[in-house]
Amino acid sequence: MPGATFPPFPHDVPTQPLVIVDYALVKAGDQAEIDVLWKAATEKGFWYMKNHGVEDLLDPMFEMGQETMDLSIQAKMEYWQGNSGGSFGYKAKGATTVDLSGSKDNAEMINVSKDDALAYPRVAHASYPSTVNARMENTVRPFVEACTDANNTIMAVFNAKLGLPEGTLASLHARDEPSVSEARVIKVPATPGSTKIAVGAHTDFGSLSFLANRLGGLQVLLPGQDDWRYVKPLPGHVICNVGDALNLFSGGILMSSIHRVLPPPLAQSHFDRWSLVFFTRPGNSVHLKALTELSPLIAQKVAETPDKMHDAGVNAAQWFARRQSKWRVDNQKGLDDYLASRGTEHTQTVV
Ligand SMILES: O=C(O)CCC(=O)C(=O)O
Ligand SMILES: [Fe+2]
Repeated sequence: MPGATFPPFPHDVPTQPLVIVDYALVKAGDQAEIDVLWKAATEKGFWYMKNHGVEDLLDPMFEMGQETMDLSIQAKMEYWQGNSGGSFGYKAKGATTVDLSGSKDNAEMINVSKDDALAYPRVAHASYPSTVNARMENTVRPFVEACTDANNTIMAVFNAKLGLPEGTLASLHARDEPSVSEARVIKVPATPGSTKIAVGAHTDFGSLSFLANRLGGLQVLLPGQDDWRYVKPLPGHVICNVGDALNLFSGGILMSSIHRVLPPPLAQSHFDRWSLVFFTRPGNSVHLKALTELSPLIAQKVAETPDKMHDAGVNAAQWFARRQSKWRVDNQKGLDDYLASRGTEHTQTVV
């Protein structure tokens, strides 16, 4: 699959344009580019990014994912994530629901903890299939390091724009504090002509997501929109989005937007869909609430939006485990469980 050629993304499906942020310029402190990033993060919560420094690590990560998915189901299930809120390891198709009527997902995935990748061969949280271990030091760890750098650079920009004391967001995402930050490879097997949802509508749980797509299928429902639109994959670019933790820390200034995955559109639906994500999430012990005491801007936003939830009442680890466990078919008893799994934003529309 790496290096494979696919039919082009079709012209005649509803597509959401997103701005392209030049990461190299952001990193160099270019104010105009920082303003482009800030506008995207606060208005849409999604943007493309180029010159991100992870280009050479994407194919090896996809290869790791393919080698892993090619293992037998028994070999993969030895590393099953379980139903109790854990996320590291393997998830088979059909373990989660994608809609209120209980339809099941069509996405197989392997998640590798950032802490495990950095600590390897020491085990911080979990062990992984041989196909992951074989590439842990030469592929997974460099990928995790590069994505962490990129996400930390973006968070430093947000920190300044939010008027937070220097280093605040960095300290909430400290490298050495255990977290549920992770790398993920997803396979959605080809289902020619199908438009059945493969990954249900959700907002991301963590702070920042860094996503590489080759085929279409990702759809967004941005604020103020009432129709789902595809995000067209652009060669050489990644797609970045804000998650619920940054939405909460910022009192809602940073936008965590709803998205889902459908099979790739039209001619692309004849191919397996592979995607690759790195999720930066806060340290496990970090309390998830608006940082009102640290920023007048955040305090003002919170005062203006009293109906919004500004304190999750739990730390990042508890928040994540609750959301993750409610995704599971086995844990969904009704509407409340379904909604609790989906996200902080616009929950009334995530059905
Ligand atoms: O596969 C994709 O394009 C998106 C996956 C996603 O939204 C997720 O894993 O949270
Ligand atoms: Fe997501």
